[in-house]
Amino acid sequence: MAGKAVAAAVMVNGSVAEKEVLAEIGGATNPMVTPLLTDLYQFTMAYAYWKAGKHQDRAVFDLYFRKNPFGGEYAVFAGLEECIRFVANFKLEEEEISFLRSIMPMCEDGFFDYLREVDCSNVEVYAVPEGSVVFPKVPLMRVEGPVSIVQLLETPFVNLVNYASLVTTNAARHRLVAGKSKTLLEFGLRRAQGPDGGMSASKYCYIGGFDATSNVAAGKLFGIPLRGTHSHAFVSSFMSPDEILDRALLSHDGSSTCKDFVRLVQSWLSKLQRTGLLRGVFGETNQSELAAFTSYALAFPNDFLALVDTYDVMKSGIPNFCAVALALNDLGYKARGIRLDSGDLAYLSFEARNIFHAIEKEFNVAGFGKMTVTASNDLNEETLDALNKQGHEVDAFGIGTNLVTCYAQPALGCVFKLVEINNQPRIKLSEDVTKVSIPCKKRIFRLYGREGYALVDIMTGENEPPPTVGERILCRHPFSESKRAYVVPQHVEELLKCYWLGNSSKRREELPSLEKIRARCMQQLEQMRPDHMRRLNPTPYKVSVSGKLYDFIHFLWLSEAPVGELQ
Ligand SMILES: Nc1ncnc2c1ncn2[C@@H]1O[C@H](COP(=O)(O)OP(=O)(O)OP(=O)(O)O)[C@@H](O)[C@H]1O
Ligand SMILES: O=P(O)(O)OC[C@H]1O[C@H](OP(=O)(O)OP(=O)(O)O)[C@H](O)[C@@H]1O
Ligand SMILES: O=C(O)c1cccnc1
Ligand SMILES: [Mg+2]
Repeated sequence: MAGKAVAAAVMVNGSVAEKEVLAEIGGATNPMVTPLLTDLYQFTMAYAYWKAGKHQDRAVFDLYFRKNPFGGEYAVFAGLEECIRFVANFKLEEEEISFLRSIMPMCEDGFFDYLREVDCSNVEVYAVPEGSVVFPKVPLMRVEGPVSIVQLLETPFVNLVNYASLVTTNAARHRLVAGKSKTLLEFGLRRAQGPDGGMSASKYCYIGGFDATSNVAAGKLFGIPLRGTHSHAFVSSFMSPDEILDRALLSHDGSSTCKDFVRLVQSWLSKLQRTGLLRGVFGETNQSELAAFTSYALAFPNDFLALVDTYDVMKSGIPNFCAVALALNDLGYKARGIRLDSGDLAYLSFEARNIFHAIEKEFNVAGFGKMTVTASNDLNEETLDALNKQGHEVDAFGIGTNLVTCYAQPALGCVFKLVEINNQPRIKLSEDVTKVSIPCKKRIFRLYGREGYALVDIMTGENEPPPTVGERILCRHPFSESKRAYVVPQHVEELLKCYWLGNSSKRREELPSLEKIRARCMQQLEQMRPDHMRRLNPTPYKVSVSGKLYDFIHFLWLSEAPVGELQ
């Protein structure tokens, strides 16, 4: 297989300087990702290319999206690693070829012999680093190689990038609204679009800035931190404290054993009901809930966290939680906190915090006021924003449905367009100017200004001199003649880097770890000017082409567009 044990000799000044062994590229994360995971027309076109003797023509395709998602002015690019795993292992199995033969009986045998030899050893993939902030029209990936093979990559590449980038962007947007100090937990597995949707959501939400997932398989496969609380079912499954048979709890330091933890909890509950500050606040609480919390604490004395809204947050959940937490405190344990899953999350978080502070003061329990408040229940960007505006005391948000299904926008709309064949630039015209493709094999640069923020992305022809620091360069809107600006960059970043070179010996980028991709995403979000990132009426980021490329696009446009005739 093309991708196995790629050992590349690095060429320095034309001579082989050292032998560098790049890490082996594993197979696709999802075994369903095979060369057949493509649209039928990719194979029928491959046959027609082959029949025309064009299949080896050298093609260049750009993968890009046309419009920013979620009403914003940016997206985050993700899915690259899976694309590279796919090309590195691209090979049709004999049984796949038999299947193709059965569905395409009109094709000559020679075509299937050709398919048997096909791999990506002659393909090159250039891409923006995964986790980068990206903008419409700018190629996220440039794929070069024999036209019939690169065409076969279209559907899987677009599939692997679309949802990955969309959900990473969604996660990044939630992170930006929540702020850096909050813990974000991805709770979406049950609501995700199938198992791949669930696994991908966990991976890409982590890249987009979530701290942890509840998805155990994602924790195992990707090493993402796992977090969780308990459900209402756990609380309502208990009927009374009498159900708890093993009531003993060893103290935190192991020096003593509390023989009846249930009684200790109950004595704390009565104390809370009688105590000055809290008198009148706490009355009778639900005893089955108390039993559930007590049992949970007996199972996890170091990690006690309770879902407090099964019966009544203020009248039952919070006092029951506090009684258990104070009993744990007597034995040297520190409870973690509560989860709120219904009601007015701002109000309830304030009320809970006030009670925790009051208890800290009343019983002199250091740290009780800082107990973690986790909130969940149909959260999304809007509710996080509303909570911020109202003020709240939530430390962690658990978010599922709206995050992983990308409820606010279900698809990103990436496309894969031919921009050059056999060194001849190609263009796709459309009545809709946003759908006209930008021809040529291009280089992409991000130009940074004096304040360190990115100012503009510029696409140039491959052989144009690159923009240089301190030198004025004209940046033109690709289609709007009057929109142009001179930019003097303080820093220039070339965006497209080589991630797959087939069997060429030139250097390619190592695939970064998940942690590095996540760090890249966080750092990129910080490098953007805040007005591009705000939720309401964000400023569009400028995407431009060089003067030379502008002229060429319009020359090709005119030469390809038929002239109409009026009668
Ligand atoms: N302070 C708040 N400001 C804005 N939205 C909030 C606030 N608190 C909660 N929400 C959101 O309001 C919605 C409330 O949902 P819903 O009307 O289903 O009530 P609920 O609290 O879930 O009721 P139930 O007790 O039936 O579960 C959720 O989407 C939640 O995220
Ligand atoms: O962002 P979300 O989609 O709300 O995901 C998280 C929710 O999932 C769980 O309950 P579930 O929704 O299964 O049941 P519930 O609504 O009755 O709590 C949990 O209690 C959260 O509320
Ligand atoms: O651990 C949790 O609290 C959790 C996990 C998944 C969905 N809702 C909540
Ligand atoms: Mg729910």
